[in-house]
This record gives sequence, structure tokens and C-alpha cells, in this order.
Amino acid sequence: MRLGSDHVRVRVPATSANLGPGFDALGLALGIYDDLEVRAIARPEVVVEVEGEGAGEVPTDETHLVVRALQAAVEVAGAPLTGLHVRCVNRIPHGRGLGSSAAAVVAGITAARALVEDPDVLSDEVTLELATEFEGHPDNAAPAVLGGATVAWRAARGPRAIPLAVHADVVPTVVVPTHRLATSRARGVLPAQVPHADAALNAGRAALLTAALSVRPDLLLEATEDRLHQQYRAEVMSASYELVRGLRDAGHAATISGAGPTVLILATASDGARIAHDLRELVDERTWRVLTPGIDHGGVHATRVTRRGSAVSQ
Ligand SMILES: Nc1ncnc2c1ncn2[C@@H]1O[C@H](COP(=O)(O)OP(=O)(O)O)[C@@H](O)[C@H]1O
Ligand SMILES: N[C@@H](CCOP(=O)(O)O)C(=O)O
Repeated sequence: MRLGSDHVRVRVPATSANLGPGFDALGLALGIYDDLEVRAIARPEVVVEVEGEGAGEVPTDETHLVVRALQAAVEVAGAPLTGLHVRCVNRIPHGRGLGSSAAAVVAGITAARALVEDPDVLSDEVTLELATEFEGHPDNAAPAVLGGATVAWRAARGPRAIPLAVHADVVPTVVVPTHRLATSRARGVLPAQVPHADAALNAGRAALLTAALSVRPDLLLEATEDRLHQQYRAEVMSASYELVRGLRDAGHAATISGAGPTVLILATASDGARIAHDLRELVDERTWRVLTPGIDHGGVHATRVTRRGSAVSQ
């Protein structure tokens, strides 16, 4: 296969995974975005420019996560690629449980999809499959690809995901700490086994959560109860865990976002603004940021840039 374009732009959302009981399965796309501009160049070199989150920290050569995912996808498509120039404007904080690594991987694959002649070779399913290989779990990649809320699972034929309707009244708030925690570390403290009663509770709550999110937001507090991962992770994110407990005791549907340490609160619109206001009063603004990003409904989006400067959506 040949390249169909040599210049594309990609916008990819942040994601909050788990949503409490839906460990490695449920996720929600948030209105915080990384923007990328990718050019396939004739010189055999890789140049990466990064502005915003991760600038001066992530590599700027072929080991950059976006480049690795893009190259893997181009290889799947069987298209030739000599060199790359990638410019990233990053707004998704790294290592906070807001799916920055999944966003980088999904953006790279989606850039490849827009660059190659036949984008169908890199369908949503192939994108999810490839992204899950990079990530190790599909729950961030699924909403990053599809937007909105998703249920993702691993089938014998590979990872799969379906969208989940979200009630128009559901409003996410995220409380983002300044400190980071690698997802690998937060996965490393999880036990190999959990009590059967806890597993049973989580199965019930995850099922309830799909209903609460879509038709019964009044049940979000009960539906976001979890005993599978958050209490085990408390030792590596004590302040976040305490904040979740305090918010839940006050009646709010708070959870650790992804592998943490960000805290996610799912509220109804009437409560959302008040919760964000109260949190801004409560937390130390030197160490926490309170954001109400809204839900992203479109998922990752790419445009081909033509020589005349006009763009064609992918
Ligand atoms: N936009 C990006 N560009 C390059 N690398 C990235 C990007 N986003 C994340 N990463 C890599 O992934 C790491 C964070 O991944 P992870 O620990 O899974 O946390 P998160 O919850 O933010 O996904 C970063 O430290 C960086 O190495
Ligand atoms: N299910 C995963 C989700 C990790 O999300 P991230 O945003 O922290 O990368 C987990 O809980 O480990």
C-alpha cells in the first residue's frame, strides 16, 4: 500500500478509566485534548517537537510513543514510510490517570490511518487491537477512539468495545494533583486474588453503573462503589484515596481516575458546578487543579491537510 497523504492533523481526548468498579473495562472520554501535526518526509529522520505537557521530558526521536504507535500501524497497513516530522501540543497531564499514554498511542495509530491510502485497513477495531497491545488494557483506548463512555473487553478474537449511552445530565469533574504516578506502579500494588464477596460486589456495581450512567444518574454514588483496586492502591496515593472517601461520605460519586492519582467525580449538572466550586475552596491549589472538562463525544479525529491547505476529515 502507498501513502494517501503526507500531512495530517490529529486531535485526541483524555480518558478516565475504571469509573470505580469497571476495572480495565469502563472508560469515559473527557474534553481535554492533545493536538498533533504529522508530516511524512523524504529524509530518513524522525523529528518530534513537543509543546505543553511532557515537553523536555518525553523523547523526541523514534522512541517517542506517538512515533512508535504510528510506525507500528503503518507496518500493519504495509505502507512505506521514510521519515517523520511530528509536532505535539499536549494538554493531557502525564502520569495522572487521565489516559495520556493511551491518547498518544491512539493518536499515532490514527495519524497512520489518515496517512495511508486506504484508511479502512486501520479500522476502529484494528486501532483498538494495536492500542491494547501497547497499553496492556483496552479501557482507555476504547473511549479515546470512540468518544463518550465505553465498555471494552477482551474476546478470543481480540479486544472489543461498544459505546455506552451517557445521560445528558452527567457532568464529570476531575481533581488533578501536581504529582505523578506511573500506571505500571499503580498496577504493581494490586493483589493476585481478591475475596469472592468483593468480586461479586464489583460485578454487580459495574452492571449497575452502565444503567446509572445512561438512565439513572441518581444511582451513581452506589454504582461507583469498588472493592477491586482502589483500596489496594491507597498506599501509593493516600491523599487521593482520602479525598475519594471524603467525597463519597458526603454523598458524591467520587472514584480514582484510571490508575490515579487524579480523582473523578460524576455528578448531575445541578450538583456539578457546586461540587467544583466547593472543591476549589477545599483543596490546596498549589497541589491540586479542579477541572470540569465536559465529556468528549467524538473520540479521536484526524484531518488530511491538502497542498491547498484545506482539510478532509477521516
Ligand atoms: N503525549 C505523549 N507523548 C509521548 N509520551 C507520552 C505521552 N503521553 C504519555 N506518554 C508516556 O506515557 C507515560 C505516562 O503513562 P502512564 O503511566 O500510563 O500514565 P497516564 O495515566 O497518564 O496514561 C509518560 O510518562 C510518557 O512516558
Ligand atoms: N484500568 C487501568 C487504567 C489505567 O488508566 P491510566 O489513565 O492511569 O493509564 C488501571 O486501573 O490500571
